[in-house]
Parts: sequence; structure tokens; C-alpha cells
Amino acid sequence: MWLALMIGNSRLHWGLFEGETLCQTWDTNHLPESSLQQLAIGQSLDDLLKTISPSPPLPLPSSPPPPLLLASVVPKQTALWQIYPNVRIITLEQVPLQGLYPTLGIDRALALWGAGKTWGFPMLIVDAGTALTFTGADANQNLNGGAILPGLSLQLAALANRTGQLPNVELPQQLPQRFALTTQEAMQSGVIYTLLAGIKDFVEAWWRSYPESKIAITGGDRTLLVNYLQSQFPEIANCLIVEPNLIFWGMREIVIRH
Ligand SMILES: Nc1ncnc2c1ncn2[C@@H]1O[C@H](COP(=O)(O)OP(=O)(O)O)[C@@H](O)[C@H]1O
Ligand SMILES: CC(C)(COP(=O)(O)O)[C@@H](O)C(=O)NCCC(=O)O
Ligand SMILES: [K+]
Repeated sequence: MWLALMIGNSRLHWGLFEGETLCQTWDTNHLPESSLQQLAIGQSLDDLLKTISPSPPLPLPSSPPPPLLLASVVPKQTALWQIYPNVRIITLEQVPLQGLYPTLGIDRALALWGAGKTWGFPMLIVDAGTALTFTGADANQNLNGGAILPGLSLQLAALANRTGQLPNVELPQQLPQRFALTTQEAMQSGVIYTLLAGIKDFVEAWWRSYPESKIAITGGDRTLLVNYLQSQFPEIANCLIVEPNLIFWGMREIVIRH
């Protein structure tokens, strides 16, 4: 048994593997530094994870502690997890894609590698996380490049936090009225419709270069976005591979399948 941990800017993403088989995945909040210190005095990861919700879907062995494979885009959290007695950090050099630039997010590289190895290259990944990213590779597994923009929640939070009068607004399950007549819907409409147009624009630009490429969408907002796209641009939504575990597949490719 081994654990995969992808540390994103909003959440921790956990994967429990038995060999090559991904048995369980769950998401938690970041662990506070104080509780991580417990690892240094021998608290088991199982007990530690029980202190945050949701606790692991099944008990983790404490001796020996399961190997932990860690990929992180949050340096402070990465440093904290070094305490764990059996941790291996996945870094960009270990991802067999060509042409990676040194500051590329390991999450982007792993998702692209995991999807490309599963469905073939060329491949474009849309990761709807804290940030929304596009990351593409050509048929020779060379990084073509990508783009970064604030994710749906981040955009709404920015409006609420950086203005005097705009409220905190949730993401609606259904598409809002485009020309809205309430402040809340106007914020939702502005963020959602421009993001959908942006996704369509990037996808069409990608298909102009790689008409045969598959496109996969992952990240916490993937389902919401695919539902919105289904209403606005069904011809795009119907072509997207929706898969939350791309990063875990990328990690597995590196540690198990080389
Ligand atoms: N339980 C949740 N907690 C936080 N964000 C969530 C949750 N469920 C869905 N989301 C959505 O997922 C987005 C974060 O995506 P995620 O892939 O978890 O981020 P990251 O990998 O950057 O930590 C948030 O913007 C939010 O809209
Ligand atoms: C863009 C990201 C913050 C996305 O991470 P996430 O939203 O999943 O937390 C992450 O991929 C990152 O820190 N990238 C480094 C810069 C780059 O990719 O060029
Ligand atoms: K993400």
C-alpha cells in the first residue's frame, strides 16, 4: 500500500494505492503546521488524518508507515510534509515530458503525463482548480505550452474581497442569466460566461494546431464547468474527457511503470 498526495492551493488530494491500483481518493483541507509536528513525535499518519475531515476512507497501517508520494505546488506545505518518515517528493525532472520549463507546476506536468500515457499524445489538459490552467503537449510528448488564470471561485472571491459592495457569491449549479438583473447574478454571469468563452477559445486554438488531439478536464470545478459547457457549447463538452485522477495516474506512471 502507498499513498499519493497532491498538494494544491485549495486542498490536499489523497490517493490510496495497492500496487498499480488506485483504491480510494479523498480531499482534505491543508494540515495546520501544529498538527503536522505530531508526525515528528511518532504520531501515525492514520491518527493525524483522523484529526481532519474527511478522515481516510479506510484505516492506514501505522507500522511501517505507508510510503507517501508527494507532489506539491505549495512550498510551505511541501516543507511541512518532509517530516513524514517515508516520503518521496515528485519533482519536474522525474516527469518524462520534453521541453518543460523549470517553474512549470508539477500538477500540470503530472496531469498531462497521466492523461497522455492513458489516451495518447497530443493531449491538452484543462485543470479547473484554484487556478484554471491549460497545459498541452504534442505527439512527441513535448510541452507545447499553456496558460494560467484565476479559477471560478478565485474570480468571485476577488470581486468580493477587493470591492466595497460586492458580496460573497456561490457558484450556481445552473447557468445564470447572461444579462443579469441582480448583483449576485451579474457577478456569476461575468465570471462564468467569460470563462466558458475562454475555454472554447483555447480549445479551438488547440484543435487548429492538433485536430486529432484529445482534451481532458480535471480539478475541483470540472463537473460544474462541464455542465455549463454542455448548455453553452455542447460540441466541446461532448469531446472532453472528465477525469479527477489524472495527477495520480501521472504519479503512478513515474513510480510504478517508469
Ligand atoms: N469541498 C470543496 N472545497 C473546496 N473547493 C471545492 C470543494 N468542492 C469543489 N470545490 C471547487 O474546487 C475548486 C478547487 O479545485 P481543486 O482542484 O480542489 O483545487 P487545488 O487543486 O488548486 O487545491 C474550488 O475553486 C471550488 O470551486
Ligand atoms: C498554476 C498553479 C497554481 C495551479 O495549481 P492549483 O490551482 O491546482 O493549486 C500551479 O500549477 C503552479 O503553481 N504553477 C507554477 C507556474 C507555472 O505552471 O508556470
Ligand atoms: K488542481
